[in-house]
Amino acid sequence: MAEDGIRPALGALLRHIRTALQDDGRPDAALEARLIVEHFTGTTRSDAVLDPERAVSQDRVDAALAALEQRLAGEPVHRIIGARDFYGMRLALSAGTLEPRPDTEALVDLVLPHARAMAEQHGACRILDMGTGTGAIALALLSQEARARAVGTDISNDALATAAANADMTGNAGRFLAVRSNWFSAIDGRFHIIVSNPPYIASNDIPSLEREVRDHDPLAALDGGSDGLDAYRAIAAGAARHLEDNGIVAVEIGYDQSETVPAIFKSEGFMRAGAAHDLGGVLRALAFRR
Ligand SMILES: C[S@@+](CC[C@H](N)C(=O)[O-])C[C@H]1O[C@@H](n2cnc3c(N)ncnc32)[C@H](O)[C@@H]1O
Repeated sequence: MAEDGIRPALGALLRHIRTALQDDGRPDAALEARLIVEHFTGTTRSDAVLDPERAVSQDRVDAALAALEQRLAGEPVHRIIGARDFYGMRLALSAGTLEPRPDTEALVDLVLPHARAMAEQHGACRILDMGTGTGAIALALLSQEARARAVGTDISNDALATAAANADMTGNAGRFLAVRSNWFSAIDGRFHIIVSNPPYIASNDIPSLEREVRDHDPLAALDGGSDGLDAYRAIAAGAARHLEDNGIVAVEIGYDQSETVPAIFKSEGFMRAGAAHDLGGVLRALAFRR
């Protein structure tokens, strides 16, 4: 028995953590318990199913229980384990990166057919991912289209270092370049695809965000200025100068931006070229071309 009475076996540890999270009213208790236990014991889901009696060393039990305490104190589970899955890849997080969200996979789904078509037509596809964070969008596209190459930009050096590490970890380092740039300030040349999930929360709305977002995702990843639209204006204003003929620019949008964002791109001479909804049925991603 461990000091606190938990049997040091995989199944017992998992049950203990799941029950504690359930008792605390966490709706995703089972999933979160699994993520914590797998991370801190170095096991997989099938280990827990097929070998629940597998012994777990005391230091690993202690690490998992410490993570449970952090979770009960309100820290998001992916911040605790320092990683989040996106488009089938496991990506490292750091203080300067947003946690990539499943909703953003809709933007990847929207852009991927264009990336494949460009690669088919030109033998290559150059992608610019603006505000790359963990590198999630660019790396997802690179993982799906072997002829694509991507530049990922960010204003945060910490995010760029994490994106570069993720490119390495996912086997895409040779096709991914991390560049510090304030939107287009350090960008030369033209791309077949410009893609971005920019900060799009209005500054005044930040204090009313859920605590787990407000206190753990970096402000630079959230704050879109007084009306939440500053980044779209910057991206729409510079995109034409950096797009190849027939190129597209595609962006994630907030739930209430389905009219304002197209109006910004229209004012810069773009027309709508595609849209995608997230898992909740909300219009989440828009593509434009000239
Ligand atoms: C909503 S996060 C998206 C991160 C990542 N692309 C994703 O989808 O998970 C927005 C990103 O834009 C970056 N950013 C904020 N202001 C910027 C600017 N002026 N120029 C470039 N990137 C910026 C933030 O640091 C952050 O990484």
